[in-house]
Amino acid sequence: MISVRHLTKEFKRVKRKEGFLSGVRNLFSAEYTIKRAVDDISFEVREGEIVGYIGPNGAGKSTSIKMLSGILVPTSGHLEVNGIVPYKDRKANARQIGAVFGQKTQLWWDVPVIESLRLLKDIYKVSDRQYKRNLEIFNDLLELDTFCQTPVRQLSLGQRMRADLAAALQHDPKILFLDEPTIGVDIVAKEKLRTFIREINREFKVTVLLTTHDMWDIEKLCSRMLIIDHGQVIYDGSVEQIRDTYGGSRTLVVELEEEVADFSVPRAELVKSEGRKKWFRFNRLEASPSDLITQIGGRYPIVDLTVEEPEIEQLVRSIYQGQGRRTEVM
Ligand SMILES: Nc1ncnc2c1ncn2[C@@H]1O[C@H](COP(=O)(O)OP(=O)(O)OP(=O)(O)O)[C@@H](O)[C@H]1O
Repeated sequence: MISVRHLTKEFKRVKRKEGFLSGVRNLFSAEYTIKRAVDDISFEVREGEIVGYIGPNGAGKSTSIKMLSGILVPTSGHLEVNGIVPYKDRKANARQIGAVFGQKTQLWWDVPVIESLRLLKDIYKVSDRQYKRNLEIFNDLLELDTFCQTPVRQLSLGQRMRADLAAALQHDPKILFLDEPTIGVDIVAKEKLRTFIREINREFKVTVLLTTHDMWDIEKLCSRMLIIDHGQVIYDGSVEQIRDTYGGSRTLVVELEEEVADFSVPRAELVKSEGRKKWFRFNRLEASPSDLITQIGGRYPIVDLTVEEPEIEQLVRSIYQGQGRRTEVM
């Protein structure tokens, strides 16, 4: 469905000269620096896969998604999306892809959601039948009917993401690019969004490339993960394998009702303590969160308990530190 071969994108930036009249001097003899945002990456995505496309800030994720969407032209290399070269045939590509950018909406801010959907229906030339059928699916799975008459600016973030997903999917794209679709959304709304993404992938075989900083999104949705850093693919493989090799530790955060002297959690190491709040690291292969919660819940008065996954940045650091083992997981 997606084929990327030795893809590279360079940006040319004017080197700022220092001092008085620097702007004028730049006009006559500008010097440039080259930023290689994507540096010779290759990967394939098969039809029906949900692939996590992750990496630290500035790794090159958005730049590659923009090339796959046809917004940017590559400096070199080859890419195809379902047989189409995106930058050569932007219109045909737009008809087969959908995109949701968590940080910004493609909906009209001041009009009710349903009006935005009607406008997009016309733009994408969606037939009345297809529009009606999809609206029923969105009402059913996203509960769109509960807020479709509300202007976008009045929606909660979770509702806005659901509306954006509906907008991205109403022309039945084969591929969906999701860039931080759960960012800033509360835990219940996140779960709804994930259920919907799983459902459209299973029911309609939509291929998904998902960019996220939330490791739970990856855990719950993806079987495969591509990690990029400094424009290069540093890992391409199963989520399970990387979790077992590098992401074995999780953090249990406990907030106690009152201070307890010598508070400890079996099979977990205390890594941070701030008054009644404690952070314990444990190995997910040696202890399960539910075991730990049952054990301490019965012994101590607890106000709050959460389990944190390792952060992407930490995962990337671990990959570099374990370069010797990298070949085992690639
Ligand atoms: N139009 C541009 N001109 C110059 N440099 C750019 C441009 N777009 C991106 N870059 C640079 O290319 C690199 C990769 O950026 P990109 O936005 O693709 O990263 P990202 O992985 O999506 O990061 P984030 O998670 O922060 O969105 C960064 O160093 C960025 O500053």
